[in-house]
Amino acid sequence: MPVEPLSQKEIEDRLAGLPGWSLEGDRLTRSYRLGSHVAATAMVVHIAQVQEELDHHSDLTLGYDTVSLSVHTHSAGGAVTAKDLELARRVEDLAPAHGAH
Ligand SMILES: C[C@H](O)[C@H](O)[C@H]1CNC2=NC(N)=NC(=O)C2=N1
Repeated sequence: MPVEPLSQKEIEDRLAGLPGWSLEGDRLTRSYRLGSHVAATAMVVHIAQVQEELDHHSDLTLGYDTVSLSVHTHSAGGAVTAKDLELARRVEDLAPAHGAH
């Protein structure tokens, strides 16, 4: 099923329920801080599992104690779609278990 690009207004409305996430150019982004490098690495693995489940993948960056995501939808020409917001929601939901903020 094709995924349609969302309008700027739709994206902004939906981002109201995702504090910490923002629209940077044509991508949804968020960075998290964690308690250690191992904790950050575990969160990356958890996100990777969710991304495989959703068949939707961010550019996922591991730092010393940070995890950063940047996502848009390749198959929608690089626009932001509901798939990106679904991934953001799923990552928000798993973040507390990793002590990410
Ligand atoms: C074949 C596979 O379903 C596609 O390549 C998926 C995989 N992950 C993806 N991730 C993202 N961000 N955008 C896509 O269009 C996309 N497509």
